[in-house]
Amino acid sequence: MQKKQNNRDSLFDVEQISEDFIFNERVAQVFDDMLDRSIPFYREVIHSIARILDTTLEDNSQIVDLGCATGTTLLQLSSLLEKRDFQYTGIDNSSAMLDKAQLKAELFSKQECLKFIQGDIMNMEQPCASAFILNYTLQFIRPINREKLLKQIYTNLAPDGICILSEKIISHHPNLNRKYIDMYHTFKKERGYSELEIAKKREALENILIPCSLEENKAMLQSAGFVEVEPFFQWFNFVSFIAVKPLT
Ligand SMILES: C[S@@+](CC[C@H](N)C(=O)[O-])C[C@H]1O[C@@H](n2cnc3c(N)ncnc32)[C@H](O)[C@@H]1O
Ligand SMILES: O=C(O)C(=O)C[C@]1(C(=O)O)C=C[C@@H](O)C=C1
Repeated sequence: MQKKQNNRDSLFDVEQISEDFIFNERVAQVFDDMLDRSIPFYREVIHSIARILDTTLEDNSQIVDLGCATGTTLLQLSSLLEKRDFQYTGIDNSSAMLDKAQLKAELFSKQECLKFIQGDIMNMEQPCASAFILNYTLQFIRPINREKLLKQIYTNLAPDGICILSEKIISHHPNLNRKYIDMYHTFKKERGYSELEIAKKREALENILIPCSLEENKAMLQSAGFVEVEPFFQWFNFVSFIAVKPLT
C-alpha cells in the first residue's frame, strides 16, 4: 500500500540514522509542504510583507529575496502585487530549490518579472534593491557571519529601503523557551507530524539552524545601520521584523 502522498513531507518518517539537514533534491521535492506545515502563519507573513511593500515602494522597485528556496514568497508577492510594477530577484545556493522555483515561475507565467540566481549570499556581489527579504534564512548562516551579511544588505539598499527579516527564535528565559518549543511541537503534531519525525528533524537541524533571540536579531539589524527596527509579527518562537534604512 502506498503510504506517502507525492510531495508530502515525510522525510523524517523513516527508521534510518539521522543525517544533518541539507537543502538537497529530497528536501526540495517536499519543501513547499514542509514550510506550510512547519512555519506558523507562513502565508500570512507573506501577505503582511505584501502590504508593507505596497505601501512603501515606488513602481519599478527591485525586490530581492535572499535564500528564496522554491520561490514561493516571490511568486505569492508578484500575484498579490500584480497591479504594481516591481521586479523580483531570488537568490539561493541550492540548485534543487532553484529548479523548482524556475518551474513554478514558468507554470504561473511569471518569468517576465521573476529572476532566479544561484549563489552563496555570503560570497557574492549582492544586487542593489529597494527591499531585501531574508525569510528563515539568516538562521542557517553561521552566527559569526550574520552581521557582515546584514551590513552588506544595508549598503546595497536604496535610501528609505526596507529589509524584512523572519527567523525562528529562542528566549533566554529557560522556562518560556521550553514552553515555546513545546507549543511549536504541538503546532507540528496538529499538522500531522509524529513525535518521532519532530525529534528526528530537531536532531538533523542541531548546529545547522542556530536561532538567536528577538533582542539579538534586533541588535544585529541596528548595528548594521538600521535605525527603525520593529517586529511586525510574532508567534511564540517565530518573528518577522521590518528594518528601514534612513533617507540620509
Ligand atoms: C528555510 S529556507 C528559506 C525559505 C524561503 N525564504 C521561504 O520563505 O520560502 C533557507 C534557504 O536558504 C538557502 N541558503 C542557506 N544558506 C545559503 C547561502 N549561504 N547562500 C544562499 N542560499 C542559502 C537554502 O538553500 C534554503 O533554500
Ligand atoms: O525548526 C523546525 O523544526 C522547522 O521545521 C523550522 C524550519 C525553519 O524554520 O526554516 C526548519 C527547516 C526547514 O527549512 C523548514 C522549517
